[in-house]
Amino acid sequence: MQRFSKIPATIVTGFLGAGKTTLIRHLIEHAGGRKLALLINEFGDVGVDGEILQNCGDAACKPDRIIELANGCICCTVADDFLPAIERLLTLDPLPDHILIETSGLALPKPLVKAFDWPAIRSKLTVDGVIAVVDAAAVAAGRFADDPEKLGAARSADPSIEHDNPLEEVYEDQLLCADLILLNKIDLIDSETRANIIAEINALVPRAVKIVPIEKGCVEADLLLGLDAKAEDDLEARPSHHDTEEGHDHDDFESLVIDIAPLSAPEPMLERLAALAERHDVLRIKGFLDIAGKPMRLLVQGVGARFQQTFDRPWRAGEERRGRLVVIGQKGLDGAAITQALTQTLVA
Ligand SMILES: Nc1nc2c(ncn2[C@@H]2O[C@H](COP(=O)(O)OP(=O)(O)OP(=O)(O)O)[C@@H](O)[C@H]2O)c(=O)[nH]1
Repeated sequence: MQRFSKIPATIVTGFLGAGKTTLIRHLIEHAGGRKLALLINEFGDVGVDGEILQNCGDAACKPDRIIELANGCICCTVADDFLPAIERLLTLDPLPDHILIETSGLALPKPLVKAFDWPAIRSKLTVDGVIAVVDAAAVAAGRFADDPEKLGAARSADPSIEHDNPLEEVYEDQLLCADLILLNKIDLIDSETRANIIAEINALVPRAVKIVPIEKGCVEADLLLGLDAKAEDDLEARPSHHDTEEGHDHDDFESLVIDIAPLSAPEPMLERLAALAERHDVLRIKGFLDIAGKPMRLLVQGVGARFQQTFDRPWRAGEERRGRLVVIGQKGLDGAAITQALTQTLVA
């Protein structure tokens, strides 16, 4: 089918575990008749987000309209991964009314917005808006703030250093590129903290950007879609810590995937995961566990030391019952110790 207007695309950014997938799931379930297509990018290669979204089984976004780019950050592989994926979505029949792009939690959104200025994309698509999802609890816990002691030490070695905290840079880049900011997980903070975070974000972001406090991604599709920001025409208004760099790599972060043997019960493993996340300052753990005797697989989600689990769907006939977790942390993560702790003694 030929289409004369550009297809709008919304980029959903936000740090690891902020609630991007939760938001998109809610959006798919309340799409208001829109035919959506989805591009999902994850840092670890277990492909949890794609699985969750493919299983929400909603007519607004059937599995064949979802493309998953796991194990990397699309901001770094725009030409190799992002463009071909977008081109595939443009062959769908019927064409999508709106494309949603969930970036990995470590991705910088600006390189992606820039890609929409490339002639091959520009003629067919426009960035309707960049939406940044913020984990209010993580901000309140100081997750993205510079450590003044470490910064002082680094600055005395190199006075040109502005930050010692790569998390802060990623977090701020995501906010600085946004057309709309969703302050998610407000159930985990009080109203005073909420007001403080909103004031901090307003002080950081130079242009007027709406900040909407939400819980569990619940927000109306009409508020998110149709912003008509044309962000690709407006790159100068979106400063980035990485504006002067050629590329951006993710050497500051590491991930590992650990196979977990079947468990007789989930609780001891969940306790162990929370303790490990605390001890090793893990940013994100997610994946699936095989609980012996249970027909359903257990979806495990950890953000910092906060864990949630749910039996999300039955293991399929012919599907290997395989427990696997992806663990993401900053550079220097002790993968050997974490792997050993998770593969020891807990087998059924
Ligand atoms: N308490 C609380 N938990 C939430 C909220 N929104 C999401 N979560 C939980 O936070 C965890 C991470 O949510 P996701 O939606 O997977 O986050 P994400 O940003 O997609 O994560 P990555 O793709 O790994 O970066 C899950 O356990 C969610 O259930 C919220 O408003 N409140």
